Amino acid sequence: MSLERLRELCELNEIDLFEKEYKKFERYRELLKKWGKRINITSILSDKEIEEKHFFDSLLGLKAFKLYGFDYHNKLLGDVGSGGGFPGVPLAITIQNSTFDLIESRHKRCVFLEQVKRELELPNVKVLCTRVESIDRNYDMLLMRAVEDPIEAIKITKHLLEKGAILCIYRGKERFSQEIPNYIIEEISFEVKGIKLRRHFLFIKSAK
Ligand SMILES: C[S@@+](CC[C@H](N)C(=O)[O-])C[C@H]1O[C@@H](n2cnc3c(N)ncnc32)[C@H](O)[C@@H]1O
Repeated sequence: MSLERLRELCELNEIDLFEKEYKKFERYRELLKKWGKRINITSILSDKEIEEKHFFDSLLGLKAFKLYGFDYHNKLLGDVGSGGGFPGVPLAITIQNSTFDLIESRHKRCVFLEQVKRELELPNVKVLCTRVESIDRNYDMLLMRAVEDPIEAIKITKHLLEKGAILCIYRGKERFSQEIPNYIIEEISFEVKGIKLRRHFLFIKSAK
């Protein structure tokens, strides 16, 4: 059976995927392995690592949204600095009734993302090849993964947060306990089964 690690982790953590969705992940992995190194999208290229550190990690957002109380159906989400498509593409594969803008400033990465959209047949995905600072849309939620500094993340998305978007930052292992004036920050943490990891997410809203 292919995608064994992804299947194992999803099962352990009660994330249900359909067989046709696993097929899309399989094609996505092939594309990442073919193009990832060439256009510097990811240094993680073993099957198991892609499944665990990119696919499954992105899908953990589903758990975080539920714990935060965000109903992710029929919404507009923006993946800011999408890179190779994380977390936007795995989420778009599984939440088909919501729309995902993959916002990425580097042209080569956008070409890759367009190919992923085409080959995985994802009509709910749009690639926006620009800097997030120049975007003016009413998002329900913005997603950011692999972010060094939440304060910097707020700085570049401020105009969208002021229009009502909630910013969800995939934090990894580290907690963030700082307060930021004019923003309401909620941290959601949970144990991940099968990895022995406690995962932190930040949900940030403008207080205005
Ligand atoms: C650290 S990578 C993260 C990639 C991906 N989200 C992940 O988790 O693997 C950050 C990405 O954001 C893009 N980026 C940086 N600043 C940006 C901006 N202001 N607007 C849009 N994209 C940006 C970079 O080109 C890069 O692909």
